[in-house]
Amino acid sequence: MDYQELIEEVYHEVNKLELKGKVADYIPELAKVNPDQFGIALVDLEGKVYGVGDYKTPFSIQSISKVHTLTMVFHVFNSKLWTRVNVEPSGNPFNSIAQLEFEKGIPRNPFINAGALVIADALTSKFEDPKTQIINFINDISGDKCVSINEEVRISELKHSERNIAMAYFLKAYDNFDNDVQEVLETYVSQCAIEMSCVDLAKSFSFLANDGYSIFAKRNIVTESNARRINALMLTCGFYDESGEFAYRVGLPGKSGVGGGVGAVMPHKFSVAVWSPELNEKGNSVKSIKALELLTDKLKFSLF
Ligand SMILES: NC(=O)CC[C@H](N)C(=O)O
Repeated sequence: MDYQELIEEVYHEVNKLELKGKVADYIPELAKVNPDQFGIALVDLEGKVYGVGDYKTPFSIQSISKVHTLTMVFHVFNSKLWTRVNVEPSGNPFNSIAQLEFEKGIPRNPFINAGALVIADALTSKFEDPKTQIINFINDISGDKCVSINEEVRISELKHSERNIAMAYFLKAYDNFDNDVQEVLETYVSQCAIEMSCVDLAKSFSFLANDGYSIFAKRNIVTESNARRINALMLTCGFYDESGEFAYRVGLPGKSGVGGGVGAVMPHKFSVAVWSPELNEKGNSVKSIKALELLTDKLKFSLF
């Protein structure tokens, strides 16, 4: 089946289901988005783009940026960072503090907030200006100057960061945080406030479908074996305490964000991004997950 036909069919079927959820409001600015928006973009390994709905509209990528920042420091992990962050599914909400105490300041994985804060800390140690480096990196792997920071979202989250600040101090208490908490938090919040469209997000995930090589940046972003590892982490941890269900229903490595986006890959075939702001109680987009479930159902293949 032609990819364009396929995603259009998925789009219309999901719309007919009239699925409902709730737009994230713990970051007040996110609550202002129009909840009815819905878009899908799929990018094949030649870079051909297929899109439907609001696929060109920029949205807040939030935690999807954790895949980009993890990639930026991944090479350090083999030697050092895996002593600071684990690679196990959390089975707990993305912002759980209890688990961090129980496990003595070593976050379960790099995609829950505690883990992503450790990654942001590592980026702060590595780069003089990590915020700019993150933007440059994502622009590079998308082949476009597509990244912007939504200042309202950034400031809104900064004002409501008590939980993440608490977590960062907690990590510090366990000697797992090297830099100034406020400085790292600013980097983390700014990566979460990045806005991109489904097209650009799918392009930025393309290297993960292509053994680590980005056709947009025209270079290897990570080694082939590290691309497989990042995909394994997305499959097991990308949807927090709903990762098992996502693997069961969709069967692709993917990452969600509370802006309602999901980026996913079918290795050696395509990368895909879906966006719809209404979330389920786990903080994952209701329509985006349904769309990906229908996509792999209709394709009759997934990772498995
Ligand atoms: N799951 C998410 O997308 C959470 C990201 C959000 N910026 C937070 O830290 O709470």
